[in-house]
Amino acid sequence: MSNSHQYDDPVVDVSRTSVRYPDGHLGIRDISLTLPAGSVCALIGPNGSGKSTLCKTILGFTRPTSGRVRLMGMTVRQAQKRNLVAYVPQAEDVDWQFPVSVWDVVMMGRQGQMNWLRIPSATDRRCVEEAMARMEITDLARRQIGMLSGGQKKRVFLARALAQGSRVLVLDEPFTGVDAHTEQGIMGLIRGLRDEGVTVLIVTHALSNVPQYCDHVAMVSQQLVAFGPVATTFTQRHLAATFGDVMADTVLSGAETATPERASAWSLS
Ligand SMILES: Nc1ncnc2c1ncn2[C@@H]1O[C@H](COP(=O)(O)OP(=O)(O)OP(=O)(O)O)[C@@H](O)[C@H]1O
Repeated sequence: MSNSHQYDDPVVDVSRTSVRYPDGHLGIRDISLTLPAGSVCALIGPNGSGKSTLCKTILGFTRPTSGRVRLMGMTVRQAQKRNLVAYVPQAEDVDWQFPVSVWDVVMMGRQGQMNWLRIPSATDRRCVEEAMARMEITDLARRQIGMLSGGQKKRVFLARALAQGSRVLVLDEPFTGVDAHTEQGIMGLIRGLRDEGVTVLIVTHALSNVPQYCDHVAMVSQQLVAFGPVATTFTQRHLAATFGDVMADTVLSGAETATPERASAWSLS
């Protein structure tokens, strides 16, 4: 992802945003948060608490009923047109029967930059090759995506996001179903992107790892329960308000008992 310029204002600026679905279900209510350049934020909350809805609103897939989202000072639509936002979906949100190769999927990340003929330039091909090399999937280039393992599929979509060169990256459950090597690879990638100034938002149920790999945490239960730096926000009180007392105690004891090896693997510093 490009590191061509610094941006001091919030990169992601969600202001008093609510989403109510056409059938009347409430997705999120009155959420405000801002994320700076070069940061990693975990988005956590119980099932049905509005995490996906908030992500989809930031990505422009869902329109807010009220409030607004700005990305680098632009509307979501403007940011999309400039290819500023990339998304790595959950595996179940993807049609794996679609007959495309790994190379084709990663090249999709370049579509916003291509000319109107949609013929990849030398730069497009180089970006795709670099992204595939970084995610260690070069040897899979000609394979159909439906024939890959779960961890390989994750790497392909991360490579697509890398090839896109966006300033904002939204990852939906990136650590589900991956082995330790892939997990470390994903964390290394996120660290690298953060250091390049990319803003990363991670939806995760892997709560006990949050202190090791995130700078900020947003806790949701339709509304925003808490948001801020992990050190001051990932607390028993806020976890209990989001998940209940028992869950909060379990999560914090899990976080405290993380092994040194594991902690260093996840450390962002
Ligand atoms: N397309 C939709 N139409 C109607 N209601 C929806 C739709 N998508 C989500 N909802 C509702 O909005 C609320 C928030 O759902 P959302 O998927 O954002 O939660 P989540 O935190 O991502 O959940 P999970 O952890 O289970 O993935 C839920 O009550 C859900 O039933």
